[in-house]
Amino acid sequence: MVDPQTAPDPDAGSSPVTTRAPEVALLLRGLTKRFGDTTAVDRLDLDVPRGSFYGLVGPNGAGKTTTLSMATGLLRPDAGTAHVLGVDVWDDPVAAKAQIGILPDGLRLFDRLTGQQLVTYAGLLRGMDRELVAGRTAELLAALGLTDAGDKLVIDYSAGMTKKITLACALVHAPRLLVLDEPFEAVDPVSARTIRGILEDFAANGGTVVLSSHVMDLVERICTDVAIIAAGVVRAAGPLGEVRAGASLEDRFLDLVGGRTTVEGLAWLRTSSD
Ligand SMILES: Nc1ncnc2c1ncn2[C@@H]1O[C@H](COP(=O)(O)OP(=O)(O)OP(=O)(O)O)[C@@H](O)[C@H]1O
Repeated sequence: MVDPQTAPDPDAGSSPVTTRAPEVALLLRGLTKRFGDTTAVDRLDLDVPRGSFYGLVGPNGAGKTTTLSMATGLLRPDAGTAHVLGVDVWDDPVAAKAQIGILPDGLRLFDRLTGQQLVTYAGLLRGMDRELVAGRTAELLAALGLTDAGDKLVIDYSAGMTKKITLACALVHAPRLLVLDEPFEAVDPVSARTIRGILEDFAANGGTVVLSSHVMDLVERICTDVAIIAAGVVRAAGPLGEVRAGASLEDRFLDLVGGRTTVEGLAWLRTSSD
């Protein structure tokens, strides 16, 4: 691992960072991505403190998935940099990816494998010892309530089970940074509580969690820090209390994003008009 204390500062050419980097698990500077005429992410800056539980919220199409994909080496930015624990994700993807566990949104899985085989494959791909992988796979399946489904093909899993097995794949190599796109989507309340427990324990022990979610209540309950993103730009970011500024996160979100609309029309939907 590159020592974050001497990691290059993307803002300062080749001079070493002496103050900021050590406490930052994920450092994004000027990240930009265009798809044709659409600027999905626009010179985005973000500092995710080490040990934080960081929530990324924003309306549909705000650029959350695109940002997380660029931050984790899945999508090459048009401009800007991403550093994970001081390692430049795009200059040294192998070292950076060794630190990261990713739960991507909508990425194809090798779903003709069983759940147990899929997690094993993820561990072996990370260069882990077969015996260690076997032990951790069994523990992860048990923790996520998937032991009985371990021999079932992933293609036959429900959406929630698929989410959980993908999370197991993200955890098996004991990463230092977890980047999770909508980790609680389609997950039942019991499993959500289990996942939350695993993630809180991870963060309490020095790991860092970055997650995107549309569920404001959940972000408010579990995240220490939050960034509100709209149209590819960070509108507010920092400790949850500071971003909320005395209001609920949902109200702050609606104020910043400008999403309050009055529903007019659709009179044909009102059954009382029959
Ligand atoms: N592969 C792609 N090709 C073209 N446009 C894309 C592509 N991926 C994303 N976009 C566009 O980039 C913008 C940001 O999309 P992105 O998926 O990052 O948003 P999001 O915040 O994750 O949205 P959601 O909350 O709905 O998942 C959108 O306008 C989207 O249409």
